Amino acid sequence: MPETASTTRATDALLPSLTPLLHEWLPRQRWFAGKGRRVTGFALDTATELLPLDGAGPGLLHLLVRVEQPSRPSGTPADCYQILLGVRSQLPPRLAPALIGRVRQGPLAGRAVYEGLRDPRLAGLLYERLRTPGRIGTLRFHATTALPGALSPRVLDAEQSNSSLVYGDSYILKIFRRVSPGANPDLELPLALGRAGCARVPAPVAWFESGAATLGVLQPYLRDSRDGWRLALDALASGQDFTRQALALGRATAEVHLALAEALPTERLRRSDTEHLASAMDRRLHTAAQAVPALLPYVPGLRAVFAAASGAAGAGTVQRIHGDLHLGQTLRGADGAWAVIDFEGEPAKPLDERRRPQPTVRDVAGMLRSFDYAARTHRPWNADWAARCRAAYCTGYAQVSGTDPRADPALLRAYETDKAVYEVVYEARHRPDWLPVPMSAIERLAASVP
Ligand SMILES: Nc1ncnc2c1ncn2[C@@H]1O[C@H](COP(=O)(O)OP(=O)(O)O)[C@@H](O)[C@H]1O
Ligand SMILES: O=P(O)(O)O[C@H]1O[C@H](CO)[C@@H](O[C@H]2O[C@H](CO)[C@@H](O)[C@H](O)[C@H]2O)[C@H](O)[C@H]1O
Repeated sequence: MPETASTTRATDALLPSLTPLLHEWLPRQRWFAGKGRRVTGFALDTATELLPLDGAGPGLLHLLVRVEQPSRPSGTPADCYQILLGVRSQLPPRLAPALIGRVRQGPLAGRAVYEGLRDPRLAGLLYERLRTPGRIGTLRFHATTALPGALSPRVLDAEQSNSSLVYGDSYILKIFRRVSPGANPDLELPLALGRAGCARVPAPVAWFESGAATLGVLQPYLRDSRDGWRLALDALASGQDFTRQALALGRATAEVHLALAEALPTERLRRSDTEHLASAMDRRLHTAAQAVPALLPYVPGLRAVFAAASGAAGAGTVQRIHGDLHLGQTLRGADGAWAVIDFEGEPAKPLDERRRPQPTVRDVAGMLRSFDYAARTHRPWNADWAARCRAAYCTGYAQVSGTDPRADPALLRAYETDKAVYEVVYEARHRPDWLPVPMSAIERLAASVP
C-alpha cells in the first residue's frame, strides 16, 4: 500500500469544524476515560483519510485526538483517543443510529459524520488494510499470515473499555480507544505467548500502529466460547457447583504465567522490593480516597493490610503478568478449555506502569476478587460459593505452577485489597450502582488485620 500525499491532508481546517460534534459525542462514550472532568478543547495528533473524503462514496477519516481537560492531575499528559469517522452527504436510514452530527462549516460543511466502525463498508475496508500490510499516512499495518478476504463485519456490543469488530465469526479486531506511545501489552504479550507456543491465548494475526502506539489487534475469534463471568453467574443462578471450572481456570492461569516467564524477562524480588510494593499500594489508596471519599473511614484498616505485607516475601520473582485478570477476561470453549484474553492491564494506569514485571499473585488476587464479585451480584449473596471457587482456583494454580498463592497470605491479601481499592474507583467512575460490591470487600479487608 503506497503512501500518497493525498492520504494525510492538511488538518488545521478539519478540526475546528469537527470540534462541536466531538464535544457533544466523545464524553458520552463508554470508553471515554476522562468522565467527570470538563473538556475545554481538542488537539489533533494525526488525521488520515483511509477512504478519500471528497470521493463519490463514503469517506473514512482516522483521527488521533488529544482531549484538553485542565482539571487533570498535574503533570499527566492529555489523553489521546483513536476515532474513526465515516463521512457521507446522505446517511442511509440503517446508519442513522451511528450519526454523530452534521458539520456546519469548513471543508466538510453539510456532510453527515458518523461512527465509521458501524458502517460495514468502512469496517470491511479496515480489514482489507490489515490483509495488505503497508503504510497509509502515519498508519502502519502488519500481518503474520495470509488472511481470507471478504468477511462480513459486525460491531461487538459489549460493555468495553475499547471497541471490537468481529469478521465472519473468524477474527476479532480490537480498536484501542485511549492510546499512548509504546507497545500495548495486549499485542506484546499474546504475540510473545503465541511464539512460545502457549495455546491458552489467541495469538494476534495482524495489527496496526502509528508512531510508537499500537492502535488495533486482530486475533482468531473463539466463536463457540462463553466468558467466565456469564458462566459463573449462570452457575450461581441455577445453584450449580463451579469449583471444577475454577480449578481449571487456576491451572490455565498458571500455564500462562509459566509461558510468560519463559518468553519474557523476569527479575528477582528482594525484601526491599516488597516494602516498595506496599508503599505503592498506600499511595494508590491515598489517591483513591481523594477521588471516592466513601473509602476514607477504612483507610487506617487498609493501610494495616499493606503494612502487614511489607517485607513479607523475602524471595521470589517478578515477571510480566496479565495485569487485570477477572472472570470476564476468560473464555471457555465448547471443549471445556479456558482461554485468557485482554492483556491490556488496568486501562486507567499509565502504559509504562502496566508493562512493568510484577508478582504473579497480583493476577491471582484479581481472579479471587472476581469470584467475590459474582457471588455479591447474585441474590441472595452466596459467600460459600465464592469461598469454594477461590480455594479451587488456588489449588489448580498450585498444581501447575508448584506454588500455592495462599502460602504467603499477607501478600495475597494486600493484592486483593489493592484490587478492591482500584475497583471502588472504577465503579464510582463507570458504574456507580455497582459501588457496593467492592465496598463490601473493603469493609471486610479493612477489619482483617487486628
Ligand atoms: N478471541 C476472542 N474470541 C471470542 N470473543 C472474544 C475474543 N476476544 C474478545 N472477545 C469478546 O470481546 C469482549 C471484549 O474483549 P476485551 O479484550 O475484554 O475488550 P476490552 O479491553 O474493550 O474490555 C470479551 O468480553 C469477549 O466476550
Ligand atoms: O474488562 P476491562 O479491561 O474493561 O476491565 C474493567 O472493567 C471490568 C468490568 O467490566 C472491571 O471488572 C470488575 O467487574 C467485573 C464484573 O463485571 C468483575 O468480574 C471483576 O472482578 C471486577 O474487577 C475491571 O476491574 C476493569 O478494569
